[in-house]
Amino acid sequence: MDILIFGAGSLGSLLGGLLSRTHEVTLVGREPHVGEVRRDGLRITGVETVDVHPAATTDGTEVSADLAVVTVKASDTEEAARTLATGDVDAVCSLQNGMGNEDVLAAHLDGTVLAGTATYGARLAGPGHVEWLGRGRLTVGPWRPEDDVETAERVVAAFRAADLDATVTTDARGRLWEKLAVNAAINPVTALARVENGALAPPGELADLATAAGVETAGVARADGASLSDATVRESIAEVVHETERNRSSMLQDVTDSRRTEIDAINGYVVDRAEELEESVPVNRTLATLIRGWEAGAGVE
Ligand SMILES: NC(=O)C1=CN([C@@H]2O[C@H](COP(=O)(O)OP(=O)(O)OC[C@H]3O[C@@H](n4cnc5c(N)ncnc54)[C@H](OP(=O)(O)O)[C@@H]3O)[C@@H](O)[C@H]2O)C=CC1
Ligand SMILES: CC(C)(CO)C(=O)C(=O)O
Repeated sequence: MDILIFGAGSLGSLLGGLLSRTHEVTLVGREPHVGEVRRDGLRITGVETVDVHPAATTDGTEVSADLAVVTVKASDTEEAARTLATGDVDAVCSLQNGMGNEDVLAAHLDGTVLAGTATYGARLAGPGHVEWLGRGRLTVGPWRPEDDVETAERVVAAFRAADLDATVTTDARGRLWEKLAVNAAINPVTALARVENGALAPPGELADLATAAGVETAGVARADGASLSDATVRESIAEVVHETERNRSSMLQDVTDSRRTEIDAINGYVVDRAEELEESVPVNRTLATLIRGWEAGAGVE
């Protein structure tokens, strides 16, 4: 399969690098990472050490591919969609966190839109070098009624051929809500407390706070029509905390590096949707306010 990874930072470089063992992969990213990958290849260290040589470019315009995997931060999705629309991709699959990305992609692109979730852990350690922090799992499913499940099946088969742990879902919206609950729980709490995911293992006050945010999110998901129980969310949070105990969450990485976070697409989305559905989400509101307060104080764009 011809695969374009749009947003070759931490997650995109890891997955693109692993996929390039089996498929034709082009990374779309920034300098100096792209130049280093072109010169000396991409080095993955951590869970496994892998040296690969995918194609890499900073220019994502007018490209064609069987599949574009979108791994930019949520605030960059609109620009990614506009750029991809100048080319010719048969299908696009977001593996981003947060809600709203698939609708932005669908608004700009003609091909099949797939919604994905990823619990792989990755950190761009330097140009040409990504650290693989946690093995994780991918789920992929059609987003709208007109997006076919066969395309999701082909994509998952391609991921599996490259030894990635991937499954097809026919309930992509439900999986996104479940992942949103996990991120609403883990990301702001680890970012505010400056701790690795493992610090949220129960028992403990951080675990209780994170679980409260996740359970609130499950309530909003149900009001939105998703079938997501509190018990499922509690289990998912505990499982992800355990499986990624040495991870620094993506929001903690953003705060540490003084970058804008994805709070608007995660807890901010929960608060907005809760307002529309007349649900009460005080924990998500407080976490969103604190992270936004940090963003404003730190002057991040
Ligand atoms: N890292 C992780 O372990 C995990 C991340 N995720 C999710 O995956 C998504 C990506 O996260 P992560 O990999 O950490 O983020 P990164 O910021 O590391 O990677 C995104 C990369 O895309 C680049 N980019 C953005 N717009 C463009 C563009 N138009 N052209 C070329 N490059 C572009 C960014 O450059 P620049 O910064 O210069 O704009 C950055 O290098 C997020 O939604 C995150 O929540 C999900 C699970 C785990
Ligand atoms: C699964 C988790 C919490 C892994 O750290 C993640 O998605 C993130 O960091 O954004």
